Amino acid sequence: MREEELEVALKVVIVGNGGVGKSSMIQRYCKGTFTKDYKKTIGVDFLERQIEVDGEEVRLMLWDTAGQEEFDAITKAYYRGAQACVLAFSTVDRDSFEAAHSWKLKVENECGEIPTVIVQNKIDLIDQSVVNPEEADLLARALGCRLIRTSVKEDLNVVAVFRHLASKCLQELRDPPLHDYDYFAAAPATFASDSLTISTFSPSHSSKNNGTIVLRPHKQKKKKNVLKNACRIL
Ligand SMILES: Nc1nc2c(ncn2[C@@H]2O[C@H](COP(=O)(O)OP(=O)(O)OP(=O)(O)O)[C@@H](O)[C@H]2O)c(=O)[nH]1
Repeated sequence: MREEELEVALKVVIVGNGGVGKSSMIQRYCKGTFTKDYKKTIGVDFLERQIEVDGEEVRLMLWDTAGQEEFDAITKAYYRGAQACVLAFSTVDRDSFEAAHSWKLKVENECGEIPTVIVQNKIDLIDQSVVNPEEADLLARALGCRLIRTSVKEDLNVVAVFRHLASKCLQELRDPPLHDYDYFAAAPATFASDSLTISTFSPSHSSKNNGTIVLRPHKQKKKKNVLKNACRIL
């Protein structure tokens, strides 16, 4: 089989408190739509989108999980096999910000350390913000993740979230990371560079910056077996 016939498929879970905009983000990214109505997710939902990253076709399977605690038992079963994670909180919901650590742990318990982006959503409501920019930066640093500020409503930086994760996963597939212990000991600079913040206010990461994403009709291709133990639950 030729290299160009291979396709990478990545399972991505979206976690965070209820109402922070997880479903909206996936709908925006996969369907290009946004609705003001709030319909809480029951259990899990699933959408996918195919993109091109670093010359590679990548199929992102996006698992939208319920943020309400009552669904915890159901949703965590769906974390298994995920290769990347979006951890979202809302600019106008302090509890959602404070819950970020525990969401990170819940995912880690099922998946181990996987590439994760912290998303501060609803940045369009910045004038009503209950989270200081410095606090958000500190959180990202503490969790060792990149922070991306988004507005799903205004379609700001949503593309950057998934592009960053896909790129990070591809990089890890090509060049698997060292064990955590070695990672800290050998390459602290690498770790620090991943904690960079992509801000809505940065002109180089605006929503106009999505020209390189290519949507393609589904083709029958043999998938690279990069899913490890992903999607067995399907
Ligand atoms: N102003 C603003 N509202 C947003 C944004 N993103 C989502 N919303 C709104 O926030 C509400 C909750 O969005 P959802 O996407 O349903 O939230 P969720 O995190 O999936 O919630 P659960 O399903 O309960 O986990 C909806 O009314 C959305 O329209 C945003 O960027 N800005």
